[in-house]
Amino acid sequence: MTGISFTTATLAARKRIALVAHDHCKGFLLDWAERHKATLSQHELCATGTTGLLLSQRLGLPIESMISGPLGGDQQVGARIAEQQVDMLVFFWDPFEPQPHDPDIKALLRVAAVWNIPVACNECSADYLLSSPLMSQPHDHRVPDYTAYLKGRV
Ligand SMILES: O=C(CO)COP(=O)(O)O
Repeated sequence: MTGISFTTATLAARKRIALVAHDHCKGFLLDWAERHKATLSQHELCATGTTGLLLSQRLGLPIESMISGPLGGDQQVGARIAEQQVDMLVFFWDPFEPQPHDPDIKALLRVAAVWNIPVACNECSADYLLSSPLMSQPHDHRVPDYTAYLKGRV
């Protein structure tokens, strides 16, 4: 990690959670979200286009929907993460199917690692994540120090 220094930021008690699922995994995400509806309702939710529409129909909770994933939605979620506007990613990506927007998916997962946000890529991890006591309290985490990064660039 040459050239990158880090600082601390705080994830608020009310998390901004992005929810994303590939087509064959949407059923799993919808069932998971319904099981965790009470917890999810305490947080701010956003999703890629189709996932968001299906989730809002199933849960009846407010969900901000981006564009559909293959049309740029993954990139929109990634941009929110880079802007520190999304605190957590639940992304049930399909390990059995190639996706036309694979570079976007990789970019989304990369930026989530860069900004050190909690990520769950399957149902079991998502269960663990939502049952964490950190879900309902502020949590300090390590993030890139962008000010120091820029200073080092000029
Ligand atoms: O393709 C996706 C994530 O890579 C999800 O997009 P949709 O929610 O629009 O299906």
